[in-house]
Amino acid sequence: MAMVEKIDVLGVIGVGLIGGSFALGLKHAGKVQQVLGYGRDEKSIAQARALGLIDKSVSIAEIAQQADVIVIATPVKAFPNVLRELAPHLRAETIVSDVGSTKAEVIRQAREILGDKIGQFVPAHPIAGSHTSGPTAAIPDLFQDRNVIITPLAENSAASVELMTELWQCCGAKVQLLAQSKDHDDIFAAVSHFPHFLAASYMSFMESDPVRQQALKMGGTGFRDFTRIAAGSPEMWRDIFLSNQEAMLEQMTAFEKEFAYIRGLLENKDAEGLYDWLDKAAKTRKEWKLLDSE
Ligand SMILES: NC(=O)c1ccc[n+]([C@@H]2O[C@H](COP(=O)([O-])OP(=O)(O)OC[C@H]3O[C@@H](n4cnc5c(N)ncnc54)[C@H](O)[C@@H]3O)[C@@H](O)[C@H]2O)c1
Ligand SMILES: O=C(O)C(=O)CC1(C(=O)O)C=CC(O)C=C1
Repeated sequence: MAMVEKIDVLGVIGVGLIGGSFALGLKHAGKVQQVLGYGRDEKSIAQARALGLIDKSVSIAEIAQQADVIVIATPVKAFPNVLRELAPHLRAETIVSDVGSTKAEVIRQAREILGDKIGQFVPAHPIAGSHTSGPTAAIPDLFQDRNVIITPLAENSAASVELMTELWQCCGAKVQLLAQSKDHDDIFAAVSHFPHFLAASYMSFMESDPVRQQALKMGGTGFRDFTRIAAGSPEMWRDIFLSNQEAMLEQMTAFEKEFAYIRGLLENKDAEGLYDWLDKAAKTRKEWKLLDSE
């Protein structure tokens, strides 16, 4: 059970779906007194204020000076600039965390930029989200019964990792610690990043030809379910692919082999081989569970 008492000031940099939902989740749980927000675009940060995701819009320097806990929730390729702006103003007792979908590059860059303040950075990644984005998409229970992965650094104090764990638990999440950021990135290339690549590839393929464009109009629930994630933010996913390039390329190489194998089964009219392949896939999907919620 979460033990954390109220934190006075939370700073959210990039108040969209994930940053906004984290702020709302903590507000609903009564765990934060005030939320300061920073966004690059005035309209969106005004929306975040109007929706009650944040109490005040301020600069990154003001967040560094005033917040007890800071969460970076922009697309991952924007992290270095944010960290560079935070670093000179950061108080020694402040914890900086993030919600980025990749971890190895993020940690490498944070080490370079934060220097001897790296112990203040507790890397995290909630495994919950949506194909919607921006402040209007934020909801307080987005993380309820969902995993959050923390990849602690050797320099982190036990207390800082514990505090971030408890804050996520206050949002209803189940926190898991993963020691190696490379393991994190390999795992999420397989279960998140490469699946997104496949869904986006398919939608792009459908769009690229007039006959397939017509066919799109006839698609049903299967097509809807298979392609939902392709509607996600192009900016966010571009950054994820670039940041996890090596693991993505490994998935592509492995999948090319799988594709060639299945193609071979069909070309050879190998009914038994096709059945076995589909049977294995169906069993694996039926046994798969999204935490305890299915
Ligand atoms: N969407 C998901 O399903 C999901 C799930 C887990 C983690 N994440 C990670 O969370 C982060 C945010 O994703 P999201 O879905 O909330 O995206 P989002 O587009 O909903 O929110 C990002 C916000 O950051 C702002 N922003 C962008 N660049 C900025 C900059 N340079 N400075 C300040 N603000 C900036 C945008 O205006 C936007 O409000 C990403 O790093 C993503 O990888 C996303
Ligand atoms: O539900 C979705 O639409 C998501 O894409 C969420 C999702 C995922 O792939 O599961 C996307 C990116 C993340 O970093 C974590 C969660």
